[in-house]
Amino acid sequence: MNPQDIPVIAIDGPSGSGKGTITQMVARRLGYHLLDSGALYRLTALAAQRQGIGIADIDGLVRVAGKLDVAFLPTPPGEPARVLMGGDDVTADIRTETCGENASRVAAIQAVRDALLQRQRDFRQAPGLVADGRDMGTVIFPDAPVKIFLTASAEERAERRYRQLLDAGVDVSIDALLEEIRARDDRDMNRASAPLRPADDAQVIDSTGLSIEEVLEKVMAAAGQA
Ligand SMILES: Nc1ncnc2c1ncn2[C@@H]1O[C@H](COP(=O)(O)OP(=O)(O)O)[C@@H](O)[C@H]1O
Ligand SMILES: Nc1ccn([C@H]2C[C@H](O)[C@@H](COP(=O)(O)OP(=O)(O)O)O2)c(=O)n1
Repeated sequence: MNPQDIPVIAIDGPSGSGKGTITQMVARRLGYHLLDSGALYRLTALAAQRQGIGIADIDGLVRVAGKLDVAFLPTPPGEPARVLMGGDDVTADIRTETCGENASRVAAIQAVRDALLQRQRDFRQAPGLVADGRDMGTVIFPDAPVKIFLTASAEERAERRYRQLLDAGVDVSIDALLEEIRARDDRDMNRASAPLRPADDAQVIDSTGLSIEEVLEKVMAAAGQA
């Protein structure tokens, strides 16, 4: 099958809008593959940090991104995929707020994005792909037949993160989280390379005040799978 004939559902949006949760549920319902593109930027940031490569060392970062040795292992429904880097389980390490912040900085570098481009397109395999990120519909899969831009107010996204971190036993201030979310939105939306924005042909879904089930039904309907 030609890669262009394999359906892609692109789900883009800001941090905490529910992309990861919804992507997993849609992939499971349809029996599609899943691409968590943010994990690739998080892994690049983590590997660089572990190798002592700073944000100014663009050649070093590109080398790290090009050589990522990563495996995504399936987990029971509702649990995030297990992520192995060089055989080490880094599932928890890549989910910290610091790693998200570092990923956002690394992701602003065009040469790093270029180094990860083909690896992302290679996830397009039969019977289909649900892809979660910032530029799935605009840059990586511009021909995706279904593009969703999932958003929610910054306050609600901070509240969701707060609960998620509390559940994981991490005590944080909600005000600090809101500030971090705003700073990350600002960087992701205003960078020169592949800024976060809805594709012209994306369907925008605002999940503020909606339950996960309600959002899932809206996304399935938008994908023509209701
Ligand atoms: N519609 C929703 N209502 C309430 N909580 C939600 C909703 N969507 C997602 N969440 C919760 O918000 C947190 C962040 O969701 P996640 O899917 O990781 O977002 P993203 O991938 O966009 O950063 C998770 O704890 C998730 O369970
Ligand atoms: N396709 C993508 C995915 C993520 N990024 C960058 C920007 C984000 O702030 C970081 C982390 O992304 P990730 O989706 O894992 O973060 P959230 O779960 O939404 O908080 O990576 C990107 O530039 N392009």
